[in-house]
Amino acid sequence: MARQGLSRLLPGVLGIKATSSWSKLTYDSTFRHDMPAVSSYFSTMKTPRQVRIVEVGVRDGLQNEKEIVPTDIKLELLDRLADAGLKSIEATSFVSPKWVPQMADHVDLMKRLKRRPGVSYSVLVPNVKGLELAMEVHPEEIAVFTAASESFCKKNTNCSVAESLQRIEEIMARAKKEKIRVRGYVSCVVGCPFEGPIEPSATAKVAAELYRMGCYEISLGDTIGVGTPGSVRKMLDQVMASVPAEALAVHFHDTYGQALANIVIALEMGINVVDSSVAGLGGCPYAPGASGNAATEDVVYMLNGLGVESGVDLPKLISAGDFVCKYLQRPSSSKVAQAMQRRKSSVAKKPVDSKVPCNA
Ligand SMILES: CC(C)(COP(=O)([O-])OP(=O)([O-])OC[C@H]1O[C@@H](n2cnc3c(N)ncnc32)[C@H](O)[C@@H]1OP(=O)([O-])[O-])[C@@H](O)C(=O)NCCC(=O)NCCSC(=O)C[C@@](C)(O)CC(=O)[O-]
Repeated sequence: MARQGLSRLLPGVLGIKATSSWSKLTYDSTFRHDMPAVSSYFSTMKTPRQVRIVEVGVRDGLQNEKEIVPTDIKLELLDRLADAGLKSIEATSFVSPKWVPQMADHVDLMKRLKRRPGVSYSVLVPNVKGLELAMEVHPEEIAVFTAASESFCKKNTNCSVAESLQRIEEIMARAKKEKIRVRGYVSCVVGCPFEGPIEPSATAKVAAELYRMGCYEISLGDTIGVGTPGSVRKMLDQVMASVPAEALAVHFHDTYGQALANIVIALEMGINVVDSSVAGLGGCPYAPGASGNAATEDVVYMLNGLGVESGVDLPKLISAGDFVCKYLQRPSSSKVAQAMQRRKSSVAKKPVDSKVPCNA
């Protein structure tokens, strides 16, 4: 039933081509399904051999910076990320500039962005007002957001979960008319900074609602990065009882260093879309103590090691991360970028002993 519902919605409303197999879900040719099979860790499981990475660093990352990052830097970073092969990039948000001034340049940024063919640039939208403002810059995709926790929802959007779902219903109706694809986020899927652990059933209920409303994909956010493979598996088990894996993505912050392990669990359970943030930028201004997302560099390195195709060029991605870290004047949170940097420095210092036992 659920699949029939989605397949009815996909072609017209969301601009997505449904293929004969759900594991080959594709849209706008951004998601490659013609990759040669690779020998992979997952080859005996139902897990994908390709993963689509949704790069959220420019929005989720830079929204959290104390100093407002200039539009020119954001544009250069967006260009470098696309150049590294990322096909899904969240560019900004159309939230209230009083709440998140870091994203107040949204119209200018989207107007000046050199959109590359085959790359989907999405924008975050909290209400119909945000959608109307966003429509001025013709986004092909928007993302709506709510939470599994009442307290977080209130702090983040000044309304209850039920009210936020009502707002989303209004956005969906408008987006459907305008033929804009809608992605949905659920925050605090395993834990909340104000309420503590969140019941998997609470997350499953909200995710099912977003799916029923027609979100083509629901991204499950561990906003404060408290999840572990144990709690994430339990949560996913419940969510997947009402939303198919093909309509799910995971969005893990790395506060407790569990993000990569949690991503592996999601992959094993058949989810093939992973959100991450270049250089591990980020946090949420309304989630005290949350650190950045899983670093995209670390995710790509891990996927390469697993034999899972992401289409991302790691050296170019690391260079994009270096670019923004240099601007921010702090080291990357990506372990892979740090290791590469150390390796580069040691090779530069000792050119004779440069046979580093590393496959990077
Ligand atoms: C939802 C609201 C707007 C409610 O905020 P509110 O103050 O309750 O809104 P309101 O409807 O009462 O309006 C108040 C004023 O804001 C204006 N307004 C109203 N809406 C907009 C808009 N869209 N754009 C621009 N202006 C807007 C509106 O016009 C009015 O202006 P005034 O009459 O005072 O001049 C506010 O709470 C808000 O913007 N919240 C967003 C907070 C945010 O961006 N958080 C971070 C993103 S979520 C996240 O990071 C989590 C995620 C997605 O990554 C997943 C995860 O990790 O969990």
